[in-house]
Amino acid sequence: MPAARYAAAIAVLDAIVAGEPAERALTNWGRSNRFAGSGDRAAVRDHVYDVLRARRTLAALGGGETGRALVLGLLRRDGPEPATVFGSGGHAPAALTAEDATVAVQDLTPAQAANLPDWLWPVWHASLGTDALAVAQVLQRRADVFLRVNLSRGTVAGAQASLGADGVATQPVGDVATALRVTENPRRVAASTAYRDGLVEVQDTASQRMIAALPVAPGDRVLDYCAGGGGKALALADRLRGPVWAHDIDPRRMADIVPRSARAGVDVRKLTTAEVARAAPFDLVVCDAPCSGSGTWRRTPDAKLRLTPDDLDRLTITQAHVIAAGAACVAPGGALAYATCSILEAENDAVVDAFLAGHPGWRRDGGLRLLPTPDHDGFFMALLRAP
Ligand SMILES: C[S@@+](CC[C@H](N)C(=O)[O-])C[C@H]1O[C@@H](n2cnc3c(N)ncnc32)[C@H](O)[C@@H]1O
Repeated sequence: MPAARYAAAIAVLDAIVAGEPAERALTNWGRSNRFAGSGDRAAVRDHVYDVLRARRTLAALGGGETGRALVLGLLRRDGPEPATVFGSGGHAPAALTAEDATVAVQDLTPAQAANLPDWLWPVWHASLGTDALAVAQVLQRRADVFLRVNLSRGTVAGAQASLGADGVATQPVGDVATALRVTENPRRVAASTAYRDGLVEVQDTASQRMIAALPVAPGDRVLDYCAGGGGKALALADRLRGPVWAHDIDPRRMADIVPRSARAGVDVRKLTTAEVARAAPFDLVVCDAPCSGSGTWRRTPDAKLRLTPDDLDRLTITQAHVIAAGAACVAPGGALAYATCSILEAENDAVVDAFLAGHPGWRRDGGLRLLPTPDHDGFFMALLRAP
């Protein structure tokens, strides 16, 4: 019954507000409500995450930071009419009272409506101008799961058939040749044969578009300077059909690269920081810099509420370091791709412009700029050409 699902979401949200991690609160609820069917569990989970993605906005709309106020805010934003849920009998939440605030969408401050901390709204607005509120609202909505088909292992049609046999329905994404959108059972991907055999990886279409836009030709020497878990390095190695070198300042983050590339049948070779200097120069260096992740905040709902001005300052200092260190590894006439999954000016154009101002002879040679939409996360990439 729909109203009972909202009541369950209120109980789970109360636990989260009290400090419990979201997944644990949902598991505990599931354990103490063993009668709940899979439809109920999925609906409660969706309500909880719908709230967490817009927590500040919904707290303002519902009049507080309790599970009840947050769900009231959710209903005020998305419907159905709160009075049809609260006090509707059975296991429904208790009826609305005079104490329940009557806040309307138009009463919110811009930062509340955007679900951003107060300090971030002016920074956000300066970066996004007239799109600022609409983009912030896109980030309050659920994001689809996208897969990258690893063409070193098979075809898009083959991947769809294999996933389908495991109950995972997918659709190709028009203009991204390697991408599939998961339309049913995303939680079954990790156990699927296609995933276990390296035929698909979970990767947003923004990253896949970036890989497709890189200027590489067979035989090029390519370095992923901030390789992390290797998402981009694996995709690049698949596109190149040749080796890609991977480096990260924190080698522990690359722990999975070797098993992942073996599974995918691609050639990714790890380098330590000392080894990078000896292996340089490269025709292309990719710097997928650490960033606020502001283009992906649909997937990490509380990150935007935790980000501080000091965090942003520290990130831009690291970004300036990373772009310069990556550039030092580029061969004469070669390319540097500076990328972030942020849509904040300070982490993107400002970093690139400062680099160009301090490195005569380098020039900008295109790139990619994506605002988040239902089809992809937000993303930024600047291609720079070495003298
Ligand atoms: C956005 S993540 C990389 C994600 C990865 N490219 C992928 O597609 O899965 C950024 C990475 O940069 C690394 N990093 C931070 N500072 C660095 C530095 N000064 N030099 C190299 N890597 C750095 C971090 O450890 C982190 O793994």
